[in-house]
Amino acid sequence: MHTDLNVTTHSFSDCQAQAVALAERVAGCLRQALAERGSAVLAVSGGSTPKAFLARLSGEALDWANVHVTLVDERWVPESDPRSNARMVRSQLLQGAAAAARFVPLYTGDPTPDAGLGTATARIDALPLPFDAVVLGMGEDGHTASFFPGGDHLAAALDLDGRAPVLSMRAPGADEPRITLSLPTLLHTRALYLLVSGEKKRDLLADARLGLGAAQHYPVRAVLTQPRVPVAVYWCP
Ligand SMILES: O=C(O)[C@H](O)[C@@H](O)[C@H](O)[C@H](O)COP(=O)(O)O
Repeated sequence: MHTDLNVTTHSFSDCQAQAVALAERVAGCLRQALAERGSAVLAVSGGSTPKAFLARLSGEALDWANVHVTLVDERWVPESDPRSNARMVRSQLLQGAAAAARFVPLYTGDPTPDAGLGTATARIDALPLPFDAVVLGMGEDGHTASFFPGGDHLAAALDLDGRAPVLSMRAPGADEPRITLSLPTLLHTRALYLLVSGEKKRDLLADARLGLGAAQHYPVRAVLTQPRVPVAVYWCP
């Protein structure tokens, strides 16, 4: 385990062990929230990396009916599309007892994320925040959530004093328009995790943290260097 001011890295020799450890950790956050406040709020990223973690979390014995689950970001596609993050979360996490969780999607069915922004923002505003746990991922271009390099609303999304909790995002590296929670919204959490795999992402994270070379411009650096919430990185090869 490696620690600096705000980032702790937990490295695992295999990705199943990583998924199990993070599922236990996040279940602990949710259990504590349920015991103390009667409800819990979780935000997870999409993509492929969180699948094993979400499937594992799904099997945890929790009062799922009082757990709110949302996404840190969404591709602007309906749930019938294989690229839908909501579809992935439904198939991996919201199964068995966990199907009782209150899922809050970001996609609204409007033609564009800008058209759906008001509805999506109202959904997030209605959550009993702070989040109990936020689980981010990272792309090999240094994006996290939908904070893409060159994104049209990147500066506003990363602004720690920004007022908009949800933003639309179009970027050259994103296949479709996106909707994303802002950085200050994601940091309004009791626990923050960054789930990554592969040596390339490990090296990229190290460079981003230190601000080396091209990685000094990677959006994930804003998460690693912010002063508000400690970041626990869960890494497997
Ligand atoms: O919708 C998305 O694309 C995500 O939420 C995104 O931020 C994701 O975490 C990274 O792109 C990593 O994706 P992989 O896990 O598929 O590499």
